[in-house]
Amino acid sequence: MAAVAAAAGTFARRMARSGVLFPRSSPQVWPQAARQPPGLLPAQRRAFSNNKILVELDTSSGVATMKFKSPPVNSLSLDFLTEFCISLEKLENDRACRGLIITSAIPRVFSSGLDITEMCGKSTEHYAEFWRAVQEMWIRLYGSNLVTVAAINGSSPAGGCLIALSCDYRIMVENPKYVIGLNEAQLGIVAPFWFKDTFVNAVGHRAAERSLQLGLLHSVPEAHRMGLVDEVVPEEKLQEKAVAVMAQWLALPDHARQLTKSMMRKTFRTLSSSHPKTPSRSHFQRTWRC
Ligand SMILES: CCCCC/C=C\CCCC/C=C/C(=O)SCCNC(=O)CCNC(=O)[C@H](O)C(C)(C)COP(=O)(O)OP(=O)(O)OC[C@H]1O[C@@H](n2cnc3c(N)ncnc32)[C@H](O)[C@@H]1OP(=O)(O)O
Repeated sequence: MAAVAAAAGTFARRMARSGVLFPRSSPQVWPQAARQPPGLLPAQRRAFSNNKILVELDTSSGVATMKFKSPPVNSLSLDFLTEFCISLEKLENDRACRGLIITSAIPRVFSSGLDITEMCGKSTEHYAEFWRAVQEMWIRLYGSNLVTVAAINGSSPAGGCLIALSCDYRIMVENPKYVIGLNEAQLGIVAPFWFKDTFVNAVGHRAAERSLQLGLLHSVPEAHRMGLVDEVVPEEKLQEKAVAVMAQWLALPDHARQLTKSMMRKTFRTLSSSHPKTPSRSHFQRTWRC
């Protein structure tokens, strides 16, 4: 328990060093239209970057694009998760931002999921901090007031699939090599209940039961048929489609859409208010044999 508390403190300090407020306890309501401070020339584009993620915000449309750029496979390491949360928080605090498109700058992979090297041979404190960061990523993204669109341009197993599932809309590139799903059971581990719930919310109970028990990674057409992704497009149409979908969602009044989203996703507050126990060191070691 002390280790969990220490990890929470460490993660909070990482976030605080970035200048980001942490944690935010209740959803914020943003103005309906992107606004510029009066008297300033509008800067059409703003960008910020770290060594894991690139973010570009088009202030005229209010749409930001977040590109994962962590070779080789955009695995979700503690550093990646921390940078993700910092970037998302920056966008949420930017009054010019209303929507977020998440995609990958790495060819053929959206995200390979949790970084397996973070779950081997580390201290109890590290596991606790890592797990806290995984939860925080999901809480922030699933509970975000922004319109979130996943533009999935590569394979997206396990934690990568969770990121896509946490968005409001998923568009995937049609490619016979790409797969998506929660394959934890294939790895001999159990997808946590909040992974499972997010999956069930997208595909329904029966499809989720089969897919999760078998740890299936679905082809793109199959993912589309079962509702795991909303739309499938050729690679060259992905950005155009993501922008079009975003425009459709942003055409609604923010407050109505945000409150509706918050109502639909209210269960996330259960986790948010009571971070579940971190998997123990021995559990990680048993699972990954390290
Ligand atoms: C109460 C319960 C307690 C349980 C406790 C345990 C765990 C709880 C966590 C449960 C939730 C877990 C969620 C996860 O996300 S687990 C991670 C699952 N991810 C995967 O299974 C993906 C594995 N990777 C792949 O399928 C492929 O790499 C690919 C993403 C499809 C890309 O294929 P390709 O382009 O062919 O690349 P390579 O396979 O050659 O890989 C390149 C290098 O990247 C390394 N790699 C791959 N995935 C990961 C990863 N997730 N973490 C870290 N590193 C990764 C791979 O080893 C290669 O490295 P190398 O070049 O040095 O060999």
